[in-house]
Amino acid sequence: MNIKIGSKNPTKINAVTEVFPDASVTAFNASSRVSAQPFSDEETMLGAVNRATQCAEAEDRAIGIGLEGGVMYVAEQLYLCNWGALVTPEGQKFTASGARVALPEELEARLRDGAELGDLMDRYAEKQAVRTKEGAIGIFTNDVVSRQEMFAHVVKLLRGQWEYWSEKNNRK
Ligand SMILES: O=P(O)(O)OP(=O)(O)OP(=O)(O)OC[C@H]1O[C@@H](n2cnc3c(O)ncnc32)[C@H](O)[C@@H]1O
Ligand SMILES: [Mg+2]
Repeated sequence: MNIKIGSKNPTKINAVTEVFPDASVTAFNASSRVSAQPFSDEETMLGAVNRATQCAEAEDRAIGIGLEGGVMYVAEQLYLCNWGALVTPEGQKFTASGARVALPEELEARLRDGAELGDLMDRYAEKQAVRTKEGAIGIFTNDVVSRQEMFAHVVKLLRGQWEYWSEKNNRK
């Protein structure tokens, strides 16, 4: 089975290989075609779908997967959110969202001014390349849940939905 993941971010690539250990996984720098910092569930999900669609269309018989991070409000509180999409070569689409954690007000103000969470996190946590390592979710959960683990859960939700659909339609 060939899978194309629409990002070169190692947390995303590793999440896919973890959940699809027998697949041949290649990484492709797909464009999310949304803002660098999505600001709603809708925009974040669209980024994941756009990446997955480009991957599914880029190569024959490859399953495309897109994973996207964003932020969104619940009432007055800004949260980190995550979305994933899996698109089959036939164009069947599955989506799922991942864990959310609240973001500090200090970061909210900077994000509203146009900064990207990935850039802010390095300064905030006094670390380097947080987005390719533990991620914001790792920082705010004291490393209890890493960005890879969070994305792996999203990929599991995608895999399960795809398998259920495939079995129902005898197309596996
Ligand atoms: O190369 P890509 O795949 O684009 O990887 P990315 O780290 O930029 O990830 P996203 O585009 O999916 O995330 C959108 C924005 O939110 C940031 N972000 C989202 N989740 C994050 C996390 O857990 N840790 C650090 N930054 C995160 C990210 O850096 C971007 O600014
Ligand atoms: Mg990005």
